[in-house]
Amino acid sequence: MERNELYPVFLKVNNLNILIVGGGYVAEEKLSFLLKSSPNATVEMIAPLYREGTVALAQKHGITMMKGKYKRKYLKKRHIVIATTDVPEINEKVFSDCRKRAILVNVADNPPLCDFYMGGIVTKGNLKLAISTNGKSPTTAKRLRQFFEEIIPDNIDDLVKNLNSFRKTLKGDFQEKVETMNEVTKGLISKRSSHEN
Ligand SMILES: C[C@@]1(CC(=O)O)C2=NC(=C\c3[nH]c(c(CCC(=O)O)c3CC(=O)O)Cc3[nH]c(c(CC(=O)O)c3CCC(=O)O)/C=C3\N/C(=C\2)[C@@H](CCC(=O)O)[C@]3(C)CC(=O)O)/[C@H]1CCC(=O)O
Ligand SMILES: NC(=O)c1ccc[n+]([C@@H]2O[C@H](COP(=O)([O-])OP(=O)(O)OC[C@H]3O[C@@H](n4cnc5c(N)ncnc54)[C@H](O)[C@@H]3O)[C@@H](O)[C@H]2O)c1
Repeated sequence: MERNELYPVFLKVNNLNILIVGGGYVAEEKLSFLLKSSPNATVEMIAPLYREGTVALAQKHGITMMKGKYKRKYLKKRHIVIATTDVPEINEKVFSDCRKRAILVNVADNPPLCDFYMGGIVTKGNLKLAISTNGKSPTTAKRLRQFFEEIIPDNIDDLVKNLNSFRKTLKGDFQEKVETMNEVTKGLISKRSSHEN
């Protein structure tokens, strides 16, 4: 069986500088999922023209929309760039410019030109789940996101917060804490595999 070898990370996007190139439908879709998960993400956009929906969303979240064609200078101080233009050559240029500068780049909907993929994301309080199909089926990622949004109870966050408070009451060294935390939570998992706590 093929295996997804991507490594998921949970980025503090309010500390990072993100640039979206383009301001059309695809830009709006990528921006809306980014902001749904991370409403305080630091994002700037560059495009000659912005569609109405993109403008409304960007304004609501205080996102700067710069007006103009993409130029290399816009990459200055960026950590992450998402290219969404309708001009393949521009998207390819953004990709290669970013590569030269070791900036992480995603050309939306274009797997070969992505250092990372955007995922399906479920957020319940402090809990976050990220879903990827290895770029094979965004529709599956979306359906799974909807499935988990529905079946994971909203009060799962109570469990997270209670265990966080409980851990703070524990005395002892790190190893003793690990053991206690595993002991009190083992009932959550009915069947334990031989190599996992
Ligand atoms: C998860 C999600 C996150 C987000 O967008 O933030 C996301 N795409 C979403 C929706 C979606 N996108 C498209 C459709 C129509 C389906 C169809 O046409 O088949 C739908 C479904 C719908 O809208 O119903 C079009 C599309 N997308 C890609 C291709 C190219 C290809 O498949 O080869 C094409 C065809 C373009 C064309 O034919 O021209 C590629 C990518 N899309 C990814 C992410 C990355 C892989 C993630 C993974 O590993 O699974 C990857 C590789 C790169 C990237 O863009 O990061 C978001 C759902 C969020 C949610 O609902 O929660
Ligand atoms: N709309 C969709 O749902 C969809 C789905 C899959 C793939 N695509 C593909 O994705 C691409 C983008 O689609 P879209 O619907 O967002 O197009 P769009 O026309 O809505 O938006 C294109 C954006 O790119 C900007 N742009 C053009 N040249 C630029 C430049 N030199 N520098 C910066 N920005 C520039 C435009 O100003 C505009 O804001 C297209 O190639 C399309 O075929 C679209």
